[in-house]
Amino acid sequence: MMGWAKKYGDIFSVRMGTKTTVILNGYEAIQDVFQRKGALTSGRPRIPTFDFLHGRGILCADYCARQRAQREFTLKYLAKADTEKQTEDEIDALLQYIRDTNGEPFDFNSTISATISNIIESILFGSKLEQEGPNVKILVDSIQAASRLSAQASFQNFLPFLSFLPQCRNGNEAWNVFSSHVTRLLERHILGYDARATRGLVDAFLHQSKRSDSENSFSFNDDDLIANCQTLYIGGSETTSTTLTWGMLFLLSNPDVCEKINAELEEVVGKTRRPSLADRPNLPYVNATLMEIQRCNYIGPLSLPHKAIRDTTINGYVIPEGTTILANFWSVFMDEKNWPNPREFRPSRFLDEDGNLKKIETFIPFSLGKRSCPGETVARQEMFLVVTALVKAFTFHVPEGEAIPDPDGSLGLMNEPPRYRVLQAILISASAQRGGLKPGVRLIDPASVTLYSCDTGDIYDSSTWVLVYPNGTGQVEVNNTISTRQAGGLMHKINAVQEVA
Ligand code: HEM
Repeated sequence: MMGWAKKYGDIFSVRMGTKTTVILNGYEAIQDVFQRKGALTSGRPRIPTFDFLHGRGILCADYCARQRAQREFTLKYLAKADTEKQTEDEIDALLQYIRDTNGEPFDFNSTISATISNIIESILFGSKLEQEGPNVKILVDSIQAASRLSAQASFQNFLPFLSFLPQCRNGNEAWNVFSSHVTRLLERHILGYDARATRGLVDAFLHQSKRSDSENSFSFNDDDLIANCQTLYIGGSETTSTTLTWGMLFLLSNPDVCEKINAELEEVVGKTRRPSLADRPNLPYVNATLMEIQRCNYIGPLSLPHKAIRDTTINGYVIPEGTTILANFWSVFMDEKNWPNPREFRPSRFLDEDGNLKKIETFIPFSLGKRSCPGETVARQEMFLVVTALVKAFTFHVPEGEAIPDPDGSLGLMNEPPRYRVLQAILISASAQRGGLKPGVRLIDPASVTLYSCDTGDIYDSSTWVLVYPNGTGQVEVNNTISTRQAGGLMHKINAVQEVA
């Protein structure tokens, strides 16, 4: 696609099967077509992967009054949502899960997917306690299976006449399973509906749809409710968790970035508490890193297709009504003009000489115009809270003998990162280390570190402790959070402290 853009320019069309698709390359073309001409280009063509939504819901519905009303309502609700509260318990559970791994490797992708799925459930249905039970796990598993299977059949979105192939059928069946789980969850939730309480976005939808006054122009029936629940669950889970999986990969490969994040967090947040959204404006380097994570291996290179609602003219060419329009976001984020050495992971590109965050117009990971992502605020808040909590609490490594994978994505439903495992560094006593915890053990010179508890700030006697990265054996004696700080400023956070008697 990038080669074609060089050859044919920023806007060209290709024939995919029986249909003509216009491809937009570079910020200017996307801004012009999606934002300036948005009233004519914000339709949504059929997306075969999401046929199970029957063209309903904010994402799949064509651009019309019904879609706009539901989108506006969702945007307003999400703008006021208390993301901090909704993510708090899930982040606690994530940190505890990682502590409990006690230095054993775990699959980062599926761990973070479960956390993010649970957060979107809290946003939709309210308190997590309401949803406790086997349904939660089934839902997470089913969306992952559906994404995986339909990724293998993502070609059907460009060549819909191939939808009869077995890969497409498997993907579609997996989405049907996901869809029936959401419907069941929703039905259960509705049984507990109380007009006086708003447990989450679903209740807000229900209140609004039951209003019968003359000002209520909100078009919303049960099918819309189901479709929007499914849409928001899909839109809000795999996007964010895939971005975070790329993020951890970049942080593993760039320990200097982790050091700078740690230094900034220590200065602004201190040692003992977890970063909160109120800290966000004071953490330019953290914000720059999160933006660079989104830019450097953007998850949706071709985003979602738009459709011309009426005949329109783009760059002097007449685009007939019904034409599919795809934006090549990869071309925006890999544009040498705006991002020198674009494949290099460099958060400082988002900072000015004084270390302040720069506003860069061409940074558009949530798209532009009338179909831009309504989950942007929530997604950015979630990513901030999860990344800062993880980096503050742990030092991650890949297991001994496993290489950090190259940041090469594979294109399915999204630009998928390679799978990898991580483990947290753990601390053992020098005597335990002498006592045989050896394969893969790496030492920090005890004299050069200061150990302190992230919880209490207490300083520990470093001469008796060493830092190890592997899956150590031995007895867990204390299980609180301890950090080590090297003389040079390097920080290591350790959760499991092991001692052999
Ligand atoms: C890192 C996370 C995310 C990224 C990068 C992202 C990106 C995008 C992009 C590029 C679009 C397509 C815009 C277009 O058609 O021009 C989109 C649409 C959408 N996103 Fe997100 N998104 C993220 C998270 C979320 C979250 C957390 C939610 C829900 C809470 C969400 C809900 C939606 C919905 C409903 C749409 C369809 C909007 C419409 O058709 O009007 N997204 N997103």
